[in-house]
Amino acid sequence: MSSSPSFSTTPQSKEDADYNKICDEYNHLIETIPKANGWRGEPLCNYNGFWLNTMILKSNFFLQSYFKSQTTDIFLASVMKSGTTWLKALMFSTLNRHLYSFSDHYLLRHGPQSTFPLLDFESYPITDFTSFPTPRLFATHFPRTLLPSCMIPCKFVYLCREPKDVLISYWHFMNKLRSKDLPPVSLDDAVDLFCKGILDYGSFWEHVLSYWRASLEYPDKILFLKYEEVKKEPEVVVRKLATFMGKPFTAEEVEKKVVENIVDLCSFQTLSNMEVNKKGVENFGRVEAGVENRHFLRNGEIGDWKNYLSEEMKQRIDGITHEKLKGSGLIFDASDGLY
Ligand SMILES: Nc1ncnc2c1ncn2[C@@H]1O[C@H](COP(=O)(O)OS(=O)(=O)O)[C@@H](OP(=O)(O)O)[C@H]1O
Repeated sequence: MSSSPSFSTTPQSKEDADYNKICDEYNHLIETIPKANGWRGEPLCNYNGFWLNTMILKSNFFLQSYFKSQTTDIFLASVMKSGTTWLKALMFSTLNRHLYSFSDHYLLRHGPQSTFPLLDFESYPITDFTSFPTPRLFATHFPRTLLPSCMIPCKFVYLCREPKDVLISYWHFMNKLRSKDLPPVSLDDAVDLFCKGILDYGSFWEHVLSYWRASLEYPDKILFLKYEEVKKEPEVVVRKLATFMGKPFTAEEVEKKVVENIVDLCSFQTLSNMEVNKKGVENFGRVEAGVENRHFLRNGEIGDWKNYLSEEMKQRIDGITHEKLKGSGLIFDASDGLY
């Protein structure tokens, strides 16, 4: 029997029972699936071409079997370390701006990590979302090809980031999460694993392409964003988000500088100075898996990879990026010399 994954207050809720049933059903598959040594001392499983740890894989089975989407649901999807925390805050603040004044704002009181402005599928694999306002907002790191079919017609905001910055952010994060008994993952090993696509929800390139291709086919259903554009023109992005989520800013709101307020509220500086993000812990719904919130806010810069990667490492990653994205129409801002 697997241990309960959810934050449910009842020790054996229906969700827990369903989850345990799924785990039992898929145990054989999990045991026999191809595996690689992951970053945290636990194996990653290759499931339908993507690398997932065992707990996330079980969450995916659960999602596939039990989740029921509503046509109004809006999902934020991203590769880990692409700026999910930031977009969660921006989407939540934009959509729910009528509920909170900027002096008693939900985010200022609770912070983006202490509770759930958006519910992570991987963290909370339960189905009872009835208390959520409409439209419901969710976040997921699953690639498009691993989503249940009921989610496909829904609206998605997809956020990606220049791969070398993702790698450096992920490497720092994983070394924070890694057991103290293990030596940190070296940068050489990190680059090698990343290039082989071996990271949670990887490969990076297949993940990005899964949403990019769909965004070309369904541009009104998938808003494809890059971390770099959010950083450079946050107000433009917030306006796009509002329109996409069906709640464009009124002339009066523009006049009152609501867009600028949202941008400020969700800025790296504001988020990282909140007490909850200095001292709080994200439990992902499981008491044993605490991650300090401050690790979700490291430095929030474009191009930090330049402080770490050798020319050879850079060329290796850029070469793969070039090969994988060739002909897709997707590029990572070459004008900045990022690659
Ligand atoms: N408000 C804001 N502005 C700019 N950048 C921000 C912001 N919030 C988070 N970040 C940076 O995003 C990186 C973390 O990515 P994720 O939130 O996707 O991480 S996770 O997948 O949810 O674990 C991580 O990037 P690095 O600093 O490069 O490590 C965070 O610092």
